[in-house]
Amino acid sequence: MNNDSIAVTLVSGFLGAGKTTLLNRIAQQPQHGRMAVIVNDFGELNIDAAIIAEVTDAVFSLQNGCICCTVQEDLLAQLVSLSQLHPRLDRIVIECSGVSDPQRIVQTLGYPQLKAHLHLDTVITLVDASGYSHLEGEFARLSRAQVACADLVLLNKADLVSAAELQSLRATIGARTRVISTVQAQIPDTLLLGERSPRNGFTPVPAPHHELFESWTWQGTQALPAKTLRDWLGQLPKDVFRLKGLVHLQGNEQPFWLQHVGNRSQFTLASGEHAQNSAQLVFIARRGSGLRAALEAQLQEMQGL
Ligand SMILES: Nc1nc2c(ncn2[C@@H]2O[C@H](COP(=O)(O)OP(=O)(O)OP(=O)(O)O)[C@@H](O)[C@H]2O)c(=O)[nH]1
Repeated sequence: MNNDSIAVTLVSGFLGAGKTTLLNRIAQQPQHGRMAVIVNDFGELNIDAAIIAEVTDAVFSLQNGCICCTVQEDLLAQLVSLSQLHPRLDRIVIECSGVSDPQRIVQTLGYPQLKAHLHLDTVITLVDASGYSHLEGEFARLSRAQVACADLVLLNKADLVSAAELQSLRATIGARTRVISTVQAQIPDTLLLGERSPRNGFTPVPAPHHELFESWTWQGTQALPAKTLRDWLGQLPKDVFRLKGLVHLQGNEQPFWLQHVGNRSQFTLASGEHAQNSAQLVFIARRGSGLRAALEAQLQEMQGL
């Protein structure tokens, strides 16, 4: 590795585990030097990039596909272009989408056209402590693969589970990796800058893993009634893994970022300019769930209330 080599941090973890929360934190810390952030969102709108753009300008977006398979070529091109910037970057942080297998991205970073310019510093995987053990089948397998690739695991959302549950999750994840419990992905800065531990022999999850998921965007044109929307969110089927985007709520000038994971929703005031009363919501659900038409009709109806 030469002295000019740019350090790369990979941030991985299942849908809604807290990756963007961590990225927001990192992006605001000047000690990481000249840094660029690459954000991959599986949906056709890159909500995460828009959120991170509220705290830093150096955000590059890869959307509408999975960074480890369908938009892998775009990642390669983006990394080549970032590695040629002057003055040189000190660090690139890549936020994988929640459906990605980070092991495939580790392989991409080893391509000859990148190897001379970049080196992998740390793979951080966030685990939603309240949701990890509820994942089943292929979804659980993908989530375990994300953990297996990590140098550092953040058992995030520790505020939502008991000490005993945290203990049991630690035991499940195993002793091989550093595991830290966090709330809102809050960790000491020094832990983000590590040396990658030697890793051998991982088998990436088979390529069509992104086909386990489907994503669609609903665009609204009117403000929604807050209470009805909250009640609706509280009853979403568990096949909806993730829902996020921008909404206007009746009686409020400014729009809100809506985040929904598991059975929890959060609204935070959005800054910047946004079209009046519009809504853009990205859904990520189990492929074949057949939920789209009914959920869209319900939102449509809610607009008229
Ligand atoms: N209660 C609780 N909520 C958290 C914590 N960390 C993050 N969240 C919330 O969880 C939701 C999802 O967080 P994000 O950071 O967007 O998750 P993500 O992994 O980037 O999501 P995707 O990119 O869609 O996979 C947001 O509403 C966060 O505010 C935590 O430690 N505790």
